[in-house]
Amino acid sequence: METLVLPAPAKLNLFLHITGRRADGYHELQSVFQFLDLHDVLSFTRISSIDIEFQCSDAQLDTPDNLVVRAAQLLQSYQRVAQGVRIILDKRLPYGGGLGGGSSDAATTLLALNQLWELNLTTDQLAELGLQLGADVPVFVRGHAAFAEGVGERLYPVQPTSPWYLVIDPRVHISTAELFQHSELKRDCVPLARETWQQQTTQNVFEPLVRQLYPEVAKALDWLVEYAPTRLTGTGACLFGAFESQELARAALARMPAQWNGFVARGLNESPVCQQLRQASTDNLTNQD
Ligand SMILES: C[C@](O)(CO)[C@H](O)COP(=O)(O)OP(=O)(O)OC[C@H]1O[C@@H](n2ccc(N)nc2=O)[C@H](O)[C@@H]1O
Ligand SMILES: Nc1ncnc2c1ncn2[C@@H]1O[C@H](COP(=O)(O)OP(=O)(O)OP(=O)(O)O)[C@@H](O)[C@H]1O
Repeated sequence: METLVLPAPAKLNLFLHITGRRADGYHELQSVFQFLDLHDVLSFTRISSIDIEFQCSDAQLDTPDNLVVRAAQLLQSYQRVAQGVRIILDKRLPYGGGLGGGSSDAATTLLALNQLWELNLTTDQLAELGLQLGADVPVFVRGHAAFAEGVGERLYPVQPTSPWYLVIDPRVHISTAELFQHSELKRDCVPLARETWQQQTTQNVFEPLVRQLYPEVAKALDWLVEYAPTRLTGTGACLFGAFESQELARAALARMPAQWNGFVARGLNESPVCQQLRQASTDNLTNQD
């Protein structure tokens, strides 16, 4: 029985600016995405029926509307695929906190099924399909750290430094939709040139609002900034500090107040899922020789 086992990494928004608003109410963003070496794990097994069977280690996400199931259904109907799959999601990433885990699971599903079902769709086609599932899906499909524009669909590969991060999940739920609608949200950032942006002169425009509305997140930001340059990722509530070494990040984690959840992870400019798929196809070619 053929089974593919693949990771789905988390992402950070190294900064997040809003440069305008589209007619449909969606916001034009500028951001830089970088991956983390922390990931969910998905396994994909071909089955004899055309069903999409799904199982998740987290009972709350073990539902038919999981992004993984929606990604598989989308691909199945787009290509009129007469094959099925059993997918098992080992959920390790905190969700709903700006780490993009759901989008990453969806992207890994598109990439995996393209291979398992032998569909031969291009990366551009998969990224376009992924955008229907969420704004953050295309960057995970493409697999390079990227400067993003539009709602996150115009992506340009970049090579930011890869520090060690201490990521804190303050265990607070934040509504992305509510923040995007807030009257005090800064929506007039001057567009940055992607060739010359510098982390120091950027911000996450949601941070002042999140500080005001969610005091626990403000507390975590104030705590972490004593150790390292600190930012919110996405619309929060997760935040990250950039450290020069794993040891320094771990030392800060050891002092972190117990009410928060924290982890240390390395920034990655290549997604491990794309690396693994490339490796698998090279192995296949070698085996055919
Ligand atoms: C903030 C980011 O995480 C940055 O990476 C993403 O842009 C958010 O993307 P996402 O989680 O897929 O967000 P969605 O679930 O699509 O959006 C939730 C809601 O936020 C608002 N929204 C979202 C993205 C965007 N560029 N403009 C918006 O105005 C919309 O009202 C939308 O209904
Ligand atoms: N496979 C999945 N993993 C996580 N969440 C999922 C998944 N499928 C559906 N969801 C739903 O999507 C919501 C957002 O999850 P996700 O982890 O993608 O958001 P996030 O970390 O806030 O990322 P973003 O930066 O895209 O806002 C969850 O609260 C959950 O209800």
